[in-house]
Amino acid sequence: MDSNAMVWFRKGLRIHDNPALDLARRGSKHLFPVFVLDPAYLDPDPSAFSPGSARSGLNRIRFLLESLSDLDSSLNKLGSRLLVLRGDPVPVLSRILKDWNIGTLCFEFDTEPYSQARDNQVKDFASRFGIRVFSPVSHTLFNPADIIEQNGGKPPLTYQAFVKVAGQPHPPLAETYSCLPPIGDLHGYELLDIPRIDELGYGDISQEEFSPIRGGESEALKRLKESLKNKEWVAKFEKPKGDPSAFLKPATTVLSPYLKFGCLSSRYFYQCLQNVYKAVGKHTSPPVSLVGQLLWREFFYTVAFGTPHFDQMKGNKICKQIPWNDNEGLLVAWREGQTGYPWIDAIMIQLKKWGWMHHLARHSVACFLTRGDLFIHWEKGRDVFERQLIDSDWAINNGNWLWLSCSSFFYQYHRIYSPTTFGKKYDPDGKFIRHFLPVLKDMPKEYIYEPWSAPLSVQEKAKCIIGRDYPKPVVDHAIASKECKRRIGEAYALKLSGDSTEIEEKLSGLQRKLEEDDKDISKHMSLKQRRIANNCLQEAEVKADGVDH
Ligand SMILES: Cc1cc2nc3c(=O)[nH]c(=O)nc-3n(C[C@H](O)[C@H](O)[C@H](O)COP(=O)(O)OP(=O)(O)OC[C@H]3O[C@@H](n4cnc5c(N)ncnc54)[C@H](O)[C@@H]3O)c2cc1C
Repeated sequence: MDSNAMVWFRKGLRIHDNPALDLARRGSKHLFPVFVLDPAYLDPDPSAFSPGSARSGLNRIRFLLESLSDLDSSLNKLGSRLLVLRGDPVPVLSRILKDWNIGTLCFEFDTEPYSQARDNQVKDFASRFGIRVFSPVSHTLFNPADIIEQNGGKPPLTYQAFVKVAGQPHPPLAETYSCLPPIGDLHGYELLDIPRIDELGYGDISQEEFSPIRGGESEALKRLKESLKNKEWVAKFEKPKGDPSAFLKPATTVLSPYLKFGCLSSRYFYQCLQNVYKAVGKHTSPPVSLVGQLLWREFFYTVAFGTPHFDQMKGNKICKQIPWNDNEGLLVAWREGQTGYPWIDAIMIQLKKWGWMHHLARHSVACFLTRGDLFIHWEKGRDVFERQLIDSDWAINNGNWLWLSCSSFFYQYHRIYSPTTFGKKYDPDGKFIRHFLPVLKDMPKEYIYEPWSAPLSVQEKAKCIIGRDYPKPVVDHAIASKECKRRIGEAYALKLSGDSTEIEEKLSGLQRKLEEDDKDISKHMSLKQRRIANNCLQEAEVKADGVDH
């Protein structure tokens, strides 16, 4: 009982089922619970978006700060506190490990490439100074490395194959604590109070810009309890059924932000679901059940961990090589909710305001950006989601973009979400659109999904003139979707995957051919169609190279 131990929180912002915390507290005289605010995370790339959207990522950062406050107050109740420092974690950790005379360092295993590189540096430093390091797996149900090993050294590339090898996860830790070892001498270190969002350069932020999704373990456990209260609902849960437009009472659990930051343990969630299933008897099964959703998460974590360059097209062996367009104007229109398709735009505004959208809403906008309408690279859409989603998660986000763009896992590129009829099935009155796009709040329901088709007198009455108060559609879906299918079909026919000069040459050749075909197609377009197409091209010219990474 003579060593100082440190638990380094990154994700895993919780007390329950936290093996790193549990290992650190055992046998230590002093326990230092540390969180390092990493500037790279607080603002991964401030120049990525235009000045008007400098507050992107706000909801995610606010969620993080709330989670830290909640963790701090839980630690206070156990006689401890969260020690918050700021800076590049590697030098910060290296200093405090020495200065606080730490003998044991514990942190949760993290599979993201950025985290792996960071953690390896910290491990190297620790081993040079004889500090013991424990890095248990607890962010996921399974250790992705174990699944890959059981699968003969390769990640299973289908959900079914994954489920076959996965088996049962370990149960969560049962320990609860009444106190933790005290913090030792800080040797004069100045610690930060957990900053407020406005102290991180986000400026003066009005309440209305805030997401209703609040951070922290206490919120996570409350939401979990609330979600599982209706046992019948849990037992009958069947995704992709469910209304993507339901925003007052979402059709799914909205636990993804809590799983992402580890405010909620996936193993605990899994166990609670099993308890409900036992109590109810009959229930749905994977892939559509709630347990099935957790297994989707595991599936993407495993493939991401075992696939080099998983987050890009180039050099990624499981990714179809497709000559995507590079069109900044269309990308901006999509990102800012200005495509002229209210269903798409309302979802993108929900993303900006809430940092969360329903799964099928994500499907709609991801399909629209890539293989459905705009033919823009999935990596561009991934970047926007990564910045704006509270639950943005490296493995899951990339995995789903690969899926939705028909670049991997799913190849039925002729199945496209309609930006006008898909949402209408769930929400014929357009309540979701009226909420997130108040400019259309008085548009009659017959026109709410296609306001450009409303007669001028109707637009005037609704105080929304299309082309002035709300944009005209940036593309004609009927034409654009056909064109996307043709392009993907041609790219698939080349059977390109991986990374070589030959592939790049073939892709450029295909791009040139597609551009020639575009010219032919435009000859057959009606005047109205050409006008719509020109509208979208005014902002940014379609560049010739098309395979920009
Ligand atoms: C283009 C695109 C990008 C996405 N990016 C992310 C992301 O960055 N982070 C993220 O957590 N989810 C992402 N998803 C997956 C999914 O949309 C969300 O996990 C889900 O909508 C979160 O809501 P929920 O917690 O209510 O889900 P529920 O339906 O209640 O499911 C419970 C949990 O299961 C997991 N889960 C559900 N669906 C999926 C899925 N398709 N893939 C992997 N895990 C899943 C999540 O952890 C979720 O919280 C993305 C989906 C698409 C189509």
